[in-house]
This record gives sequence, C-alpha cells and structure tokens, in this order.
Amino acid sequence: MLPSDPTDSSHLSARSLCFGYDGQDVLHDVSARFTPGTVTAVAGPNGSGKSTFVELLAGVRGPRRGTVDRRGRLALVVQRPSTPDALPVTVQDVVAIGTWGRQHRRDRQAGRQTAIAEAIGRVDLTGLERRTFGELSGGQRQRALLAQGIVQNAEILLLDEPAAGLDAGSRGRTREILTEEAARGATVVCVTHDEESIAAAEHVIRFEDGRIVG
Ligand SMILES: Nc1ncnc2c1ncn2[C@@H]1O[C@H](COP(=O)(O)OP(=O)(O)OP(=O)(O)O)[C@@H](O)[C@H]1O
Repeated sequence: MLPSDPTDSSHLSARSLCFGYDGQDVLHDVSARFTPGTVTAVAGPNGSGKSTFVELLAGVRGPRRGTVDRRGRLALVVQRPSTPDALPVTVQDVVAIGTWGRQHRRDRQAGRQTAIAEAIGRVDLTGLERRTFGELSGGQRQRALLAQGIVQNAEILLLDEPAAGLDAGSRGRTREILTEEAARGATVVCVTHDEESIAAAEHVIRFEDGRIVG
C-alpha cells in the first residue's frame, strides 16, 4: 500500500446533476463534493437513485444536465458483474483485470503478482485463486470484486453495495478495508444499506426520490 500523499491532486465532485431513464428523470439537481482520505456512505431507500448517482460519478453514464469533476484514477466496484457463470474466469483472473494498464514498481510481472496476492489476501480469499467465478458463493464473488477494486490502488474508489449478501464477519472486514483505503488517501464513496457502514463513515449522503435530503 502507498502512503497518503498530501500533494495528491485527486478530486471528485458533482454539480447540479440531472439524469433520466427513458425520458423520466430519476436524479434531480444533485450536487456533492467528496473529501480525499475519507469514506462517504451513500444511503437511502430502494430506487432512490444511489446506484445511478455512483454510475454518473464513475462516468459509466453521462448526465442529462450538470457536471462531474473527476481527477485521479478511479476504480468502480459493481455489485453484479455481467460475466456469465459459464465463463471460466478464475478469482485470480478477476483480480488481475484490476491491474490491467498499471505499471508496477520492482520487476513488472512480479509486482503485479504480489499486488494480486495481497488483494486476494485482504478479502480472505487466499486458497480460492483457481476457483472459477461460477464456483463461488455470492458473498465470495462480492469479495473477489472488492479485491479487483482495491488492487487498482486508485485515488478514487467507488463501490455499489460491496457488503450486500455478506455475513457479519465479512461486512466488518469490508468496512475495515474501506477505512484502510481512505487512510492511504483515497476518496472512498460507498452505496450501502448496512447501518454499521453508515455509522462508520465520516460522511453520509442520503437520497430520497432522486434528491439528496441530508
Ligand atoms: N436501467 C434502467 N432503466 C430504467 N429505469 C431504471 C434503470 N435503472 C434504474 N432505474 C430506475 O431509476 C431509479 C433509481 O434507481 P437506482 O438503481 O439508482 O436506485 P438505488 O437507490 O440504487 O436502489 P437500490 O437500493 O434498490 O439498489 C429507480 O426508479 C429505478 O427503477
């Protein structure tokens, strides 16, 4: 893990975002600014716009109106991968995808392998590296996706319900990992329904009907 860098110029903010599916607005004039080195929990009822908001922050979708100012490398941890179960992608492969396009110090290949092993270890999946995604439980898949996110060592880490379907121990471990990521200087934004994650976050944004209400 890299130490936090006070000269880090990463930045994430959103201004006056509006977004709709099929002409029906689901986000209305949403603005937010995120602080590097902290965890922000994005909370609110089902269908209130949390995932859509995070997708706009990540650039997966473009707003109908408003802007996202995003500086720094970004990693997005999605809840449901679009990978079909039949595809023979292993845990090792899933995490390795997170290292694509990255330069590793030391010997390049050795550095990459070390980073992958570390990320798998942090989510407690050591020993399951050769399992295919289809052979994992739902919670193990979630953890593999989290490892794919953290291996990127990105300045901005966005997560959509990383603790969904996890047992209490794994939810606790996920919270610890997010705290560790913030401690190295990352801007961490996490959609969650987990009350303990909301309580543990430095900042909380609450959505209702496509608007930030607190
Ligand atoms: N692909 C889509 N096409 C059409 N409408 C969508 C699509 N995705 C989401 N919506 C609608 O947009 C609104 C916001 O959905 P979103 O997934 O952002 O909510 P959420 O707060 O993340 O919900 P949850 O807690 O259930 O994950 C909802 O009314 C939802 O029905």
